[in-house]
Amino acid sequence: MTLLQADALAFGYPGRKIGRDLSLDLAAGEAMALLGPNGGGKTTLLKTLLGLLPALAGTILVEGRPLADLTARERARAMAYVPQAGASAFAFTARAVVLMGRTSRTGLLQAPSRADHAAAERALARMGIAHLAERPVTRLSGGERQLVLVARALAQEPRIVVLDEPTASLDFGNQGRVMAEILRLRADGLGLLFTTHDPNQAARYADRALLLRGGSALAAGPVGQVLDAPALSRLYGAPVEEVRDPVSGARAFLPGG
Ligand SMILES: Nc1ncnc2c1ncn2[C@@H]1O[C@H](COP(=O)(O)OP(=O)(O)OP(=O)(O)O)[C@@H](O)[C@H]1O
Repeated sequence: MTLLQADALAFGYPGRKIGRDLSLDLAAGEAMALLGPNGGGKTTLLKTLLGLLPALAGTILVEGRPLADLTARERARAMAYVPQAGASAFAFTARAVVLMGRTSRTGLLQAPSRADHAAAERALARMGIAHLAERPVTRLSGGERQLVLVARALAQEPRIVVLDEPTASLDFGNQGRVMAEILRLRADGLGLLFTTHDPNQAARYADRALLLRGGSALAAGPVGQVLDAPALSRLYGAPVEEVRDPVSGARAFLPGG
């Protein structure tokens, strides 16, 4: 089942078109990686797909319905967003931030139910941050804040999760924890769309990749077909080397070369 579909999409900011003629679709139980150079338009595209920025042209369907027809609450039930973890201005506790993931189900002025609290606790535990629950997010490290944002998305219980560089500030162990969670959500039938600067992460955890440069798709398709050294060199405008383990056949990409 197609969860998210964009056709002939143009996206950008008032007076500044960043991308054009972009089409993509995301199925239930599928993970798609969005790769591209800095400033290539990845975040702008994600925000447009989420309805946070208006599309400049084209159509976006969420579970077959035009995005523009969905209420804010319907959007929030369908799609969760894990933005890049910046500094937080408000000293909410980690638990309170994760509970905010439930507002599309409870309503802003309603007290969270027992089920909402249980969902928040489950999400904190899944990300291994139950011990941080009472800490203000202003006093967490960038990586810890990132885990809180992933937990907030899990608590939301959406059908689609959109993640902007979900592992950018995470240590090696937590990178594995977040990516394992992504695989679990995919196995649960959710659709996952994430940006990454690491082609190895895309190759390992995504089914399909979209290579975005200058707002246009250079290539899109199954990771085994789309990700190779020539395509990545073209994408980044820099040499990329592909190495292969002679025994296992596993491949890895290295910058430079
Ligand atoms: N609010 C804004 N108004 C106008 N232009 C913007 C705005 N935000 C970003 N841009 C521009 O849009 C272009 C695409 O930016 P975007 O953040 O989507 O790229 P990205 O691929 O996510 O980059 P990175 O990998 O560095 O995070 C850039 O040229 C950027 O300067």
